Amino acid sequence: MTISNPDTVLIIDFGSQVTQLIARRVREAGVYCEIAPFQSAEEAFKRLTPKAVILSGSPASTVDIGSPRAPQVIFDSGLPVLGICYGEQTMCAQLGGKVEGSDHREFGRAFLEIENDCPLFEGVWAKGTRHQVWMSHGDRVTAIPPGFRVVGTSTGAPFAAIADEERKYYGVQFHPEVVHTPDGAKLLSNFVHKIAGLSGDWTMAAYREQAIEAIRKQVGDGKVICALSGGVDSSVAALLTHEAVGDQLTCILVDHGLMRKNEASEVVAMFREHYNLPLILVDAADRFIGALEGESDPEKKRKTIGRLFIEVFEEEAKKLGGADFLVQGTLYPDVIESVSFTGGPSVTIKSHHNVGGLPERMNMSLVEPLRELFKDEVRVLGKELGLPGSFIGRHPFPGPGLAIRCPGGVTREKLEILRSADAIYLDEIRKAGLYDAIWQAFAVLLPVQTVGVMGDGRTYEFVCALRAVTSVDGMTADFYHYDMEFLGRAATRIINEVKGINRVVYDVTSKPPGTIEWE
Ligand SMILES: Nc1ncnc2c1ncn2[C@@H]1O[C@H](COP(=O)(O)OP(=O)(O)OP(=O)(O)O)[C@@H](O)[C@H]1O
Ligand SMILES: O=c1[nH]c(=O)c2[nH+]cn([C@@H]3O[C@H](COP(=O)(O)O)[C@@H](O)[C@H]3O)c2[nH]1
Ligand SMILES: NC(=O)CC[C@H](N)C(=O)O
Ligand SMILES: [Mg+2]
Repeated sequence: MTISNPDTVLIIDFGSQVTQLIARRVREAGVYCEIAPFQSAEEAFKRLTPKAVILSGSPASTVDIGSPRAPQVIFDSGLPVLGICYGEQTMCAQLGGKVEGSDHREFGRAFLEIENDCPLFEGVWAKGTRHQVWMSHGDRVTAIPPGFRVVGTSTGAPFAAIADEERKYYGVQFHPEVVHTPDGAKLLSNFVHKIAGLSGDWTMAAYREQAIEAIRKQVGDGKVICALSGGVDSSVAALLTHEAVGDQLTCILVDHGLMRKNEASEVVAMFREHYNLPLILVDAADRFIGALEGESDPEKKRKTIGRLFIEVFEEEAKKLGGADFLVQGTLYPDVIESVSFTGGPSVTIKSHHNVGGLPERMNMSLVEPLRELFKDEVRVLGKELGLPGSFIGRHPFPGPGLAIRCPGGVTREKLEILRSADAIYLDEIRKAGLYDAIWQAFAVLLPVQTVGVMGDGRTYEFVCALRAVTSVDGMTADFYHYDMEFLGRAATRIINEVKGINRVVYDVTSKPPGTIEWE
């Protein structure tokens, strides 16, 4: 699906962990952008006809044979180009400069000396001043290509910022996209507005219109089903599609037996109350749990769930007389964590069921109108569409559901124990008025039994781990700092009320190094 936009910035991804933040900053500056992996950058360039290009960082080294490059068409196009870190390095390597490995590596906080005024710094940094930036590199540029001049230096990088104002090419060794470069967002804004001359009038309202247009174009008069979980992503995807193609759309909610307590019926009730959309509830619990029993490898569990989801969607489509398209609420973080770019080891962390977990062959084409967005952006779009607050504010819930919160094998009995503990935990969170302060909270049932004493008798039961995180976009997260009173209260209730759990622990791992879910 392509969102056509007159003022688009193309971000070429070489596998940096923070590429998505470049996209955020550009959109925050009111300019639409899309990220394309370097392997398909040329195709994306032709498809999007962008007005400016940004080259991301990378774990690769330009010094290595076979390391990725920006397609030549970018430099032939005459468009403004900003290279960030590896992006600067490859730009220099490609245009006649030189990059070398260095023993003065810079990771984290560094200081940039402004050697010359330049449009990138306009209104932000003046010549002769010094500013904090964030670096993460080992290689460095040792000679700049003809036409460039140096505009900023740091201890480890003599060419920490370079500019060829004639051709509108800029390169920075530091990362303007991260918050640890406090003025970084302003530099990116200068690039898209002052240098590339883009208007900055892009908003979520515009996105809504463009997405609806793009769905209409993709779907034509085909029949569409939407995988609806009741989460904010799929709800927004369903509403957009409904606005686009009306009654060509049927929504399907799969109760895979891995939902939270009463969730399936609540979602159906909530949707029927607010919307006049055909919604089918499929009971597939036996099928999912049957296939998962005895499987304890997290990736295999995820792939099994992905496969079954599609099988169910295909069967339901058949019952409806066939469907050509499947709408999913896939977001950018689902994509980035599931995809591994060869050449730039942006590695597979986990296969999100709706991306890496999908079977190779599927009868329907995917419609994923939110594939470029982050959760907080989807919430803004949801508001734009008039989605009730009760949907917008819901904590995310992963498609594979409780299965990935039961590390090891899944059984009906374990799921039941976990479901009860999770419901109590969330109830306590709501009662304490903490639901909206927390980004996501849930219980995990560990495959470990411990000894306890209850009512003077010995118990030997499971351990329940509680998780709660704060986050903006799910890409990074910190554990939520509860007061101990709260944790004690929740733990006591869980142990007293749920048979099968005799111990509760709290997970204090941030992301990274952990992930939010346990599998
Ligand atoms: N039980 C389900 N039935 C039908 N589709 C589902 C189900 N669970 C997940 N999906 C599909 O998988 C997609 C990804 O799930 P994910 O949990 O990331 O998003 P969500 O449920 O829409 O939102 P949230 O992240 O807020 O829970 C959903 O957008 C939806 O299309
Ligand atoms: O729909 C989904 N399908 C999946 O397979 C999946 N795995 C993780 N998540 C959710 O994504 C966010 C980040 O999770 P992690 O830090 O565990 O990767 C968190 O909000 C997770 O709940 C998933 N959502
Ligand atoms: N963050 C980056 O883009 C790093 C580029 C390259 N890998 C280096 O170490 O210099
Ligand atoms: Mg969900």
